[in-house]
Amino acid sequence: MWTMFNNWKIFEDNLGFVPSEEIKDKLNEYYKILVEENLKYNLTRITNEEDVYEKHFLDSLLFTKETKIDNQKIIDIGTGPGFPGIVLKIFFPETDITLIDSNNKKINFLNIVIKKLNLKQIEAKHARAEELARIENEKYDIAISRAVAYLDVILELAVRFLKIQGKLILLKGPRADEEIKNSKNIDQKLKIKLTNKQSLADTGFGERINLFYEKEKSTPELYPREYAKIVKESGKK
Ligand SMILES: C[S@@+](CC[C@H](N)C(=O)[O-])C[C@H]1O[C@@H](n2cnc3c(N)ncnc32)[C@H](O)[C@@H]1O
Repeated sequence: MWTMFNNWKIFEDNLGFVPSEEIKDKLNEYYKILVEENLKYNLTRITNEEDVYEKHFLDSLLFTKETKIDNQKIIDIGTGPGFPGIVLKIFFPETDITLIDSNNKKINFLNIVIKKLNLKQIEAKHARAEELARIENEKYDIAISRAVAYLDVILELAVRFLKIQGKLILLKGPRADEEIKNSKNIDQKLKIKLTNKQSLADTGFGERINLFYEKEKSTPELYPREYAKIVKESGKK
């Protein structure tokens, strides 16, 4: 076996189950492709095996303790090298996943992963969220995003994709509370409500806060605005 990773206990401890052999094989293959293609596609600063499995793979899954994932239609906005979207697909093959990123290099890499891992019901699209959201209005049960933008920015980029009562899940770092305070009630304007906050203790790879929103009503026509406008108003990227 090319990879030496064997600390599967950390997955069991944090998720409550041991990944199957098929899941382990697919994660190992994903890690191999990530490391092999990293220089060419400029994917991640983290390449050490233990770190990738914990800081990228496991971190992409911790939110699933708070919400049941089965066959939902999910969009991962600003997926980069596939976090959390590819990892979710490996663990929950019944999902229907769309990965989007504005950087076409990432999309080329994701298509290699999808092909080599023989993943089904998953598509990688080169698109900007604020543009695609107008085309794919209210199409998704879940929109998810990790480390893409400041809270008020990502809320506006993501909300139109969701069906009414759809969930927006934001995988955030320790400053999520500060971002909520600074978001100037944009959630009310966007007709979306914070329903749950998952604070994860620092188990050696940084404190994480995952935010769960629910869409209450259709998105007002104004949103999302052009990216430059959103960022200008936010004052944050
Ligand atoms: C810091 S990376 C995070 C990647 C991945 N989600 C992760 O957790 O490692 C942010 C990604 O979001 C993408 N991105 C930024 N703004 C975007 C937008 N408006 N629409 C689509 N993708 C965007 C970037 O190209 C980049 O790949």
